[in-house]
Amino acid sequence: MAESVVPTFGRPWTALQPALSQAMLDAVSSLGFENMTPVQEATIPAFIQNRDVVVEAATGSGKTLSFLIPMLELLQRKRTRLSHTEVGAIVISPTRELARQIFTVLQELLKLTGLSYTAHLVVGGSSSATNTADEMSVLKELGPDILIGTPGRLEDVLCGRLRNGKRLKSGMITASGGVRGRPSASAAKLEVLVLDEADRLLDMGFEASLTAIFSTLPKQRRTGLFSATMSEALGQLVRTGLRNPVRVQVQVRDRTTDGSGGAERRIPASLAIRYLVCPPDRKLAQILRLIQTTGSLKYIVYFSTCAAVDYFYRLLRRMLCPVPAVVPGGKRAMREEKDRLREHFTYSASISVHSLHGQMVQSKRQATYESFSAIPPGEAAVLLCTDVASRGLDIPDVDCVIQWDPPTDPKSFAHRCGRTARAGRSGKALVFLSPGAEETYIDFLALRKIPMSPADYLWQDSDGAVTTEAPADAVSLVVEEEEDEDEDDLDETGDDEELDEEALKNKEDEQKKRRRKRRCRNQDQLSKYPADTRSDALLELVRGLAATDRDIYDRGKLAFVSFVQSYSKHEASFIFRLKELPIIEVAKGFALLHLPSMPELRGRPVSRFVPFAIDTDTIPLLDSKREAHRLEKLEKAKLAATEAKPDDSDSDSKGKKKKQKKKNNTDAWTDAKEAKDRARERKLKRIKRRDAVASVEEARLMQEIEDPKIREAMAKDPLLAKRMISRRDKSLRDMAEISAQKSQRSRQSEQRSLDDIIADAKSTKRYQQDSSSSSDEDSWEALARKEAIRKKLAAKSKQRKRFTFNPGFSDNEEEENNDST
Ligand SMILES: Nc1ncnc2c1ncn2[C@@H]1O[C@H](COP(=O)(O)OP(=O)(O)OP(=O)(O)O)[C@@H](O)[C@H]1O
Repeated sequence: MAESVVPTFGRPWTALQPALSQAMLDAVSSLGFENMTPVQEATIPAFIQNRDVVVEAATGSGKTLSFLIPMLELLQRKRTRLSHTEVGAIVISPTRELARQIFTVLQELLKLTGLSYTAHLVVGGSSSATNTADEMSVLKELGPDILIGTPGRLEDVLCGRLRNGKRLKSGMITASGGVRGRPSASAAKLEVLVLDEADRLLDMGFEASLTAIFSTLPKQRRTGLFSATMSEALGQLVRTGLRNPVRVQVQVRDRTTDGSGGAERRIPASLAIRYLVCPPDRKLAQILRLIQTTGSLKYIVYFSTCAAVDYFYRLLRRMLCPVPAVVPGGKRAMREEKDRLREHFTYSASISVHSLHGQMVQSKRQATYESFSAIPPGEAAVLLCTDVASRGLDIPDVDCVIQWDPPTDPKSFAHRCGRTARAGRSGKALVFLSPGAEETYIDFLALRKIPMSPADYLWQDSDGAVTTEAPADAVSLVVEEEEDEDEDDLDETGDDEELDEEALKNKEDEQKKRRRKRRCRNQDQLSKYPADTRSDALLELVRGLAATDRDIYDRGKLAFVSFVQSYSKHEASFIFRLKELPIIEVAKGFALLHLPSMPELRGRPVSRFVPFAIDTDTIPLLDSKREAHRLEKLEKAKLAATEAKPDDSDSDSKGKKKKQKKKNNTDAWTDAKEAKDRARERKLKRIKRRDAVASVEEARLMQEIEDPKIREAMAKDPLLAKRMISRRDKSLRDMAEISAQKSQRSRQSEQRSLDDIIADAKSTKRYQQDSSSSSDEDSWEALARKEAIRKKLAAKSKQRKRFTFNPGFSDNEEEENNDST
């Protein structure tokens, strides 16, 4: 159980210089806040005294009041009055939930101070254009003194992108970039601009909206940037138009037993983060065992994809809070299922399970957020979510944050953990890492001043009690060395196209050996872990559930595929390497019945995966109407397949020979094409690696310059300062050059792929026409063009399909993409 610790607060509010208005002092005292937090004590006076501020302080340290209080104070001191359509202050947040939360705190402050400013929440996700139009007419009627919102919708309001509640099409944008619609509010006399979670907002995803918003703001204004990971965005600050800003950085130090200050950390002192290195198929059992031992706590579990949230939400709801309606076979089946589960998880009280991600409709997102926030301490509840709930949310009484997998964006790690241990309260966080390359993540975070300690692996004895002692029957896994068939990662250095055949072969052999060794090392890592038969049995139980519920079965597959795809998108790609991911154990961890066919499984030890004995077509949907529809479709598809099958008697030996001949003809061509593709892929990898090295170098230089010791040295030694700055500038120039090269390369590769398509089409035609025929070049060209158009259309329709059937990667960009009604 998390204990409460006394937070280290600063001086009382009355000690602030310049002093706050009496109404504000009364308001904070009514909120029950006697003293300021360190970030409030440092930021409020500077902001009130008309300074721009860049504020970095740990999660849960009270940054919201650090900008809302000075914002209201500055508005009161404004000499000229705002007209009915003019905006005095704007707060921009990356997510709707965070904007709503800031809006709630602001409304509370306005109520307690008695100030009569009108504040509006300006976020996307309205259920219809009519609702959006209504919101806009309310805004115009009441006057927009303060706007709090997300970038997309704020752009709509300030740049006039809305007409009758609908976003204008890009065709209605003028050549100069302006829009033909009328802005609903004017920000020409804006007094204060705040970017909360500024580093996230300054990421590329929000660039277009922010640039459009900034273009409507006056240069003479106060700007405040706030985040727990602000230093990550220092390179982009210049875009925000800050003038000689005050930098507030609240340092946290490790607690030491003797009371002396320990090492610096970027997370709250009351937050204990642990990591557990274990095979990926043990995570589910570990989470259930943790809940079983820790008792009635409030947990948040983070996943990197929406599909994984959906899958585990359905699974855990069925396991932890079953109702007869969702268990096929009714009450009796439910009782039996519960009894089987009790062998793996014994917990007497009920546990509520919730889910939240960016692909949910806004009303459901809001309802989940409110109901999870309302759960009182002492009641067990689990919220499964993506990074959409990682930043800024102040959910009360969260005791423990679990990360099923580390976030794709390393910055999110501290934000995810920061949902617990807020405002001086203590909290715990746990992250799962796979054995091998992922263990480097521990050092990677330590460098970013996020210390972690190892967690105990939890076992279960034969009675189901949780212990940290491995049972006597736990034996080491013996993992066979797999034969490496993977051919597509051969190159590490140099340009293979320039090597002769023999040298290339030798190089390939050597690289194969190296890769096999690396993979064996990973298998060795896995084999260190003694078998956990009870965890395996739990996964079998889950597979049993999937075999009786098509919804769970389908979502499991989707979750696995989206996990694998998101894994290759990790920003820290030097740690999270797909080639080294124990992908078979990941598939087991998702309790799949069969392995899906996907290229990532090529050359992997698939024999270690035991398929579930079932014809998957027979797995029913629990909803009888949907099931009847599915069966009907299945029947039709089977019928169509039998009709399309050619009659065996038709295929005489002559035909077979012809087919074989044709195949032989195409083989050589296909091989050559594949070799070319592989060479291209290798080249791309090299380029990517070079880019990654350059960006790491840049980050390192920026960090060096930010290091207080180096800054001190630079202040003393102008020569050193000059050298450091010129090194950084050179690195920035390199980055710019690399990005120019990148765009040139992408143009070239586009051209190349069109050439390829033409070449493909020509070859296809050649084989179709029998190699001896002398067809003229012009008709090939025409055919090639047609083929190119056909392929492009096919790719587009595939993309469209992918869009409607989105497996759900991380939904960080959700405001950017979904803000329209
Ligand atoms: N002076 C204070 N005294 C006591 N509690 C405070 C004080 N100021 C803020 N709090 C409380 O601290 C909690 C965290 O505050 P807030 O949400 O502003 O943190 P934050 O720094 O913005 O966190 P994050 O980085 O996660 O967004 C809130 O519940 C808030 O009510």
